[in-house]
Amino acid sequence: MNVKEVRRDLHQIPELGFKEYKTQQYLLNIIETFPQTYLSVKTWKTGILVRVTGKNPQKTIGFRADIDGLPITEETGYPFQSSHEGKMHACGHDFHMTIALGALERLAHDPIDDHALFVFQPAEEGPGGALPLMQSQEFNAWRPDIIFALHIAPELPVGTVSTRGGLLFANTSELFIDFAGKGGHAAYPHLTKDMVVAASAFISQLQQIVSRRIDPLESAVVTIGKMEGGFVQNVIAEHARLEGTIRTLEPNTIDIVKKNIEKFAKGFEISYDCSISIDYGSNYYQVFNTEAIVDQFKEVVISQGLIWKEAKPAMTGEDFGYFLKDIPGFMFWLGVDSAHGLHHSKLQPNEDALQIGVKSVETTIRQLS
Ligand SMILES: CC(=O)N[C@@H](CCC[C@H](N)C(=O)O)C(=O)O
Repeated sequence: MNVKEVRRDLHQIPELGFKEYKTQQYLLNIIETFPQTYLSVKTWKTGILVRVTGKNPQKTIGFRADIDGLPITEETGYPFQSSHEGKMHACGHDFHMTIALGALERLAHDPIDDHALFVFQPAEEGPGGALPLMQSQEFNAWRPDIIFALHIAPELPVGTVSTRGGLLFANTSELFIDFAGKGGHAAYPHLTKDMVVAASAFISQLQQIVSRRIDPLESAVVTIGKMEGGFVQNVIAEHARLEGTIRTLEPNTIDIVKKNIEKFAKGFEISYDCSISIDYGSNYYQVFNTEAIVDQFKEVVISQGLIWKEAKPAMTGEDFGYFLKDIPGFMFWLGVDSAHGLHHSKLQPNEDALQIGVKSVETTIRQLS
């Protein structure tokens, strides 16, 4: 399998969570080209599970790759840029899938004693595929004893690998806030309740949660990434919507943030004479790495001549946290050296990291067996 070609093919067909139909078919087609003697393949929704039967299995080592793209319009200028308008692999899942395929191919040729399980998981960016997948019969029939995953790191040079024992990624919750009030003619503001004004004041108020309601020794983020309101320049809007995300390092802190948002909303309903509804969308549990397995992984990294960098916890979220809540394992960052970061329309990870990823994943599965 040519990893660059596969990555470029996948890069052109990004699909949103639970709609990864072409991606699933493409992955199945590639898997079919590998030696089939030790492989068993199952699909689950738009995801795929592949087990490589071990020679003398005592346990199962799992590797998970997420497969969905983001609703971002690509601006890389790549000749192989996304053919799906308004969608892009801007979080590196094209890399994650390719690396999983590369490691799977190697194990299909030369299996380990234990079973190896490759999980191609839909909907990491939302609404979250990990939790329902873990509850599925398909997953539980092949449930791994250890599981790991990687994420590309644009800010790290190629050849660098980074992680830590314990907390790596934050607890997250999506945030959707709808404002409804009386709209009307732009010339008669006193007869209306302007929802664009209410929503913008609410964004400013939200900034006080982290600065004034959360213990400074805890960490929290409240980001509004999208605001919508009104439909024409001379009409006062009767509806506005904010979309964002909440991140905290402590699972309980997220409840404090939510309670404060709800309190502010009650106050705003009175002062802006409107109604506000809040929806928390999907919530992800923190990514908490098993210390002892990270220590084993560090040895693998160093033995391959790669650079090890102890990571700091990050406010990124990952539904892989649900796997690690129940199954020992870890997640790591793989350096891909891009001037533009994750979720950026110009993200351009260096493809030299693909083979490094394949070798690291293959070697780690062999070492953990
Ligand atoms: C690694 C990464 O970038 N993950 C996403 C996960 C998003 C979860 C959810 N849609 C949310 O925004 O809370 C991230 O944005 O950290």
